[in-house]
Amino acid sequence: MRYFRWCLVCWECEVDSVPLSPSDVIEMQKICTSFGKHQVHANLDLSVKRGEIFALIGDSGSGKSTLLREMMLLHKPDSGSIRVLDIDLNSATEQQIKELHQRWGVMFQYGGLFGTLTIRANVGLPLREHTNLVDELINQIADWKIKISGLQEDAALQFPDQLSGGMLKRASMARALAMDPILLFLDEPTAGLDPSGADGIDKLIKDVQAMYQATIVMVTHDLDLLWQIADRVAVLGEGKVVGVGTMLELSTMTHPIIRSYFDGARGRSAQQLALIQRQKLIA
Ligand SMILES: Nc1ncnc2c1ncn2[C@@H]1O[C@H](COP(=O)(O)OP(=O)(O)OP(=O)(O)O)[C@@H](O)[C@H]1O
Repeated sequence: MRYFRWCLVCWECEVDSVPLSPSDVIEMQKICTSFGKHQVHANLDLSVKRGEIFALIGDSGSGKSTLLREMMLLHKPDSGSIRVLDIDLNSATEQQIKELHQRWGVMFQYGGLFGTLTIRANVGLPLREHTNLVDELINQIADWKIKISGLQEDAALQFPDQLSGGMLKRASMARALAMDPILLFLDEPTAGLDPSGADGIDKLIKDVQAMYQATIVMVTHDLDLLWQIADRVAVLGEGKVVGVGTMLELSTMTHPIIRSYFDGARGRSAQQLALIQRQKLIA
């Protein structure tokens, strides 16, 4: 199956034609990861379907960030196979790795922006690295990405240390969108934000998913975010995925690690809020 996209700058030129499997964008099989004697993943299997917002949750130290890093070629597991966008990461050629970096975008937990560059220059970096576009066009694209990420125009000329936490997340999203990704990795997108800032990021992720029809994989501890926007959630524990499904499906599962997300006070109030919001939508 081939997947065609159109350039979001001019809407005329075809920028990509990517072979994709009909459903799975990421497939991980029998992943084993250890740091010294400490085994983090023990024969872990996981798959992410095309177009879904997929979340990884689990206790601190359960290996969520490491798994995300493995999907992004930032860490190699000890064994197991990983396919991303139909490319086997174990045997990927340099050219395939380059193509993967052009097709995915990453929003790092702490923004990952260069402090000495303006937001516009930070957002333009992937375009400078992966395309031959002239500076003027790169700046125009960067300004457009900054705008659709919900920042004011003047943020383009500011430096990262001049932005609030929520604005930094948006700037990081703008950079992740620079190359019109079909796959987005988000590491703790709402961490450190107050409730209204977190709400804005929820909406931004949903809007981006709708606009780009992208597959989104995120690591989060934010229960409200999970209820609001995740299509499916995988719970990591004991080195494996102990449960996967919608939040509603997970809420009926009995594994103690899964229960800990629903039985505590925070879990119950996030679930109640989600149900109230759903009822309002139906009414
Ligand atoms: N580079 C490393 N060297 C040694 N140990 C590491 C390294 N990276 C991760 N670990 C260990 O692997 C385990 C899993 O780490 P990881 O960051 O993936 O967990 P996590 O589920 O994302 O945790 P958190 O929710 O606290 O961010 C932890 O025990 C961590 O200390």
